[in-house]
Amino acid sequence: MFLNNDVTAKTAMLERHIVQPADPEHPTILSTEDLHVYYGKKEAIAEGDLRFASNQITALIGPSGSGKSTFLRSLNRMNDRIATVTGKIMYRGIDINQPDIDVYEMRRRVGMVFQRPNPFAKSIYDNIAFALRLRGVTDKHELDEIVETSLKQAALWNQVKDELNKSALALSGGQAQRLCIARAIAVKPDILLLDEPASALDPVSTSQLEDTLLELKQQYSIIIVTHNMQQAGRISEYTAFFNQGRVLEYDTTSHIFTNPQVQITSDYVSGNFG
Ligand SMILES: Nc1ncnc2c1ncn2[C@@H]1O[C@H](COP(=O)(O)OP(=O)(O)OP(=O)(O)O)[C@@H](O)[C@H]1O
Repeated sequence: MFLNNDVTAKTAMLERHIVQPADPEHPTILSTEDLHVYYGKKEAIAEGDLRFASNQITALIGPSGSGKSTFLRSLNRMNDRIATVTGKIMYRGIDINQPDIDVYEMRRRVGMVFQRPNPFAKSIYDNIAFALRLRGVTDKHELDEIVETSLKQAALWNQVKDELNKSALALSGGQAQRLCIARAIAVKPDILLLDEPASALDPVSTSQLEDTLLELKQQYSIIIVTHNMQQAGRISEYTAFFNQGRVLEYDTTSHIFTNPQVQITSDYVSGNFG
């Protein structure tokens, strides 16, 4: 069983400990309920109950070690082998934290881009075509089309269209990260999880990446971990502030930045933390 396409379906059941957002124009596409993550006996995430809005960008912020990456990686079961994750992760009405979920298919829908660009040692074209071929797409015309569309969506097409056979390892950091985004979107996900995707990039590449994400949210729901407060402010509609494995505050980004309810959030976003 996997999955229905009604974004609003069954979200009504998630009444307990609901944290932002509740925006009828951007219904919840993903939510966590009573989520706990343990590394051995150590609890890294406690009671992470969040809703994520469709076609919006949600930033996860907080000090180092507060659990942002652990939380993010749990959302598409990247922690399965290294941690114990309990609680529900509801995606379009299905708890994807259940053992019988097809994790491979789920990760197609809930894609991830990592901190360091990690293109395969293959051509630019094959970086994208690889996963498609694995999924049975073998028609050259169809592959060409998806490669082009994905690179266009990731704002990389114009720079690489004449050198698709060149090794992806020759790309700059910013280009390589956008190739990783193209690779993630080629398999038509719903949700993109990004773990500090700009931390290895220079300001120009960072700005281009941010523009790309703002374009992509028309089609995808985006959750991004960032240490860069200006970046969270520039691109996200919602921000969740993590501290010591808990979500202390979750609200619209403008609210978190201009009128935080918790002192520690205020200290963090104004750079006075610690
Ligand atoms: N693989 C692991 N094994 C054991 N403990 C881990 C592992 N990964 C993370 N932790 C611990 O879990 C806690 C949360 O770490 P996590 O990386 O999720 O925080 P973070 O907020 O993303 O930090 P940063 O901003 O530095 O990336 C930390 O105490 C960290 O040491």
